[in-house]
Amino acid sequence: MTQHDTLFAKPLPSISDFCFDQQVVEVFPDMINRSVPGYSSILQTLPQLVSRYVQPNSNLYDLGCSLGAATLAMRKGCEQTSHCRIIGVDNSQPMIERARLHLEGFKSQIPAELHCQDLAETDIENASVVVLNFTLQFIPQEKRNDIIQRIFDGMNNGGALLLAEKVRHSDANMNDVLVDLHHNFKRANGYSELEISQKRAAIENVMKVDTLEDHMQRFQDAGFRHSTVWFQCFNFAAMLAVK
Ligand SMILES: C[S@@+](CC[C@H](N)C(=O)[O-])C[C@H]1O[C@@H](n2cnc3c(N)ncnc32)[C@H](O)[C@@H]1O
Ligand SMILES: O=C(O)C(=O)C[C@]1(C(=O)O)C=C[C@@H](O)C=C1
Repeated sequence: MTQHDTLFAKPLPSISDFCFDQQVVEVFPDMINRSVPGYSSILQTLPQLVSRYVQPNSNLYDLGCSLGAATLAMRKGCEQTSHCRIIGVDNSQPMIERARLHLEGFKSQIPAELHCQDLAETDIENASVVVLNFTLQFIPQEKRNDIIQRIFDGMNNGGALLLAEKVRHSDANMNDVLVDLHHNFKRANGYSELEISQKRAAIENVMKVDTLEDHMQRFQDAGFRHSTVWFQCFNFAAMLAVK
């Protein structure tokens, strides 16, 4: 059973930068479901998109896999494809340890390996599908172009990158509307004003968000032939780029 997220419920004497430590692992499924509008819709749709782009004898990567929710959804999407392998990567040791226990609970013919590693150092090769589900936003902005380029270089022609992110609207006025809608979503899910403001302070230095235009430009610069936003709820968007 996942615990209820109360990490920011009491006034904290000082707010440290948010990180994916043991405390976060314990509440993670509850935290992400109550914080990210559309998270469950994105996971529900992943198998369809994966089955459309997966290639036989190829690798599928889940970069920043946390507890493996997207890994499991990807596995559903490649059940009919021969000789695929899923590689989940996360640089948080407590996340990977819990993900291993979590994945052991699900039987499948598709091998899934988990590695505790910085995704910037992960070799991407023979990839048909690469998923970055709410992970690129935690990578320093100056490193993002190189990461997307390395993913593109390791992908097979016809392969797909599935990127979901919190985004910033380029029009500040419209951005305020989307941020307010997101905060109302958090309130409706039981987060207090204190929890919302302390969480915002904890993520502001470590989670810098790009605009959709930044993401689309980055895909184009890397060489992707096609790209689109396939889902958006407030300031959270899921994108698809095809090589
Ligand atoms: C919001 S969570 C991802 C959620 C997950 N993909 C899902 O769908 O449930 C972000 C994850 O990225 C991981 N992460 C952040 N920076 C990373 C890096 N440089 N290399 C690998 N993993 C990273 C964090 O440890 C965290 O588990
Ligand atoms: O933007 C926020 O308020 C969030 O809490 C977002 C967010 C995310 O997008 O990953 C940040 C950290 C947690 O992993 C869960 C949700």
